[in-house]
Amino acid sequence: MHIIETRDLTYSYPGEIDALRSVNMHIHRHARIAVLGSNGAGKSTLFSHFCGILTPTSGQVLVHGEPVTKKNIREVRKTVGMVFQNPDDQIFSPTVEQDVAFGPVNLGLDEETVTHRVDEALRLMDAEHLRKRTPHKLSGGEKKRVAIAGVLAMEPQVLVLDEPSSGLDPQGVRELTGFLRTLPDTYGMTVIFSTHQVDLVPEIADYVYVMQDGMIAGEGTPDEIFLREDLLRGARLDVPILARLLRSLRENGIRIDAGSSYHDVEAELLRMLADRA
Ligand SMILES: Nc1ncnc2c1ncn2[C@@H]1O[C@H](COP(=O)(O)OP(=O)(O)OP(=O)(O)O)[C@@H](O)[C@H]1O
Repeated sequence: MHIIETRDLTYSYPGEIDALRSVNMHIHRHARIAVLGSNGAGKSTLFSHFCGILTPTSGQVLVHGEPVTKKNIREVRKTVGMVFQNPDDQIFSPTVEQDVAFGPVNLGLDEETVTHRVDEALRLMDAEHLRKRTPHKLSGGEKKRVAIAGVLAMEPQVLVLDEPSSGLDPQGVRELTGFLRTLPDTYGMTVIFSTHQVDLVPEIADYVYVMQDGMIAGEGTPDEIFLREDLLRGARLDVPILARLLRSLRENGIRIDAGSSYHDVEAELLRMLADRA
């Protein structure tokens, strides 16, 4: 069974704005999924359906094989945690630690468990030093860390992140990338994220959906997707720099049998150079 599935998911905002058109997705447990697409392609609208913020105009969203309905929405929101694109949409308590505690308290957890979850989430997001601060006075990147911590503290089975790297400094992006990559193995989570930073995709994702005009224009592994130039151009996406390098080497007769993540390519290049030396 898929942890999240959409069947012909279609959504129109008032004013006949067709944001999603017959979207079909099958997301396995423990997968790391990237959803790519240009501005307005429908990524945020799609994510809002995963946790029942929006209700389909037609079609279905299934979580653990069950269609999302008003009746099971509480369970669905326990299962699927959403980090919004704009942290101001989800941070509102007087202090950071109260904010991160908000979800676990709402889940009805006892005080000791809440404290433990808050400590752990702040530690994972390297935000312990911010715990007494006022959230709305934090920098953009600090707010982002706090927003992610708030969702982690609820320990959802699926973590959905809309543009998680926006606002983070380069070190913050590296830390987040490493962290998201390990979530399925370390915490048994499934990770779904959107990004405009295509270089991050091979580092985090094992499967990619490309959206265009509210539809799924293509899907596959990062290696498959980043070879499809027409698909990328149509969706106004860049090719990751490493995929470009691999293509150029291939066109010049040098085949590198590696995945498209930085570490795979680096290891294979070093091995080839060592063989030549
Ligand atoms: N609240 C809303 N009311 C009306 N139309 C909306 C609303 N939110 C989004 N839309 C429209 O729905 C379409 C999909 O928007 P969505 O925000 O899902 O795209 P996105 O892929 O997340 O874009 P971005 O990369 O800019 O975040 C766009 O045409 C957008 O203008």
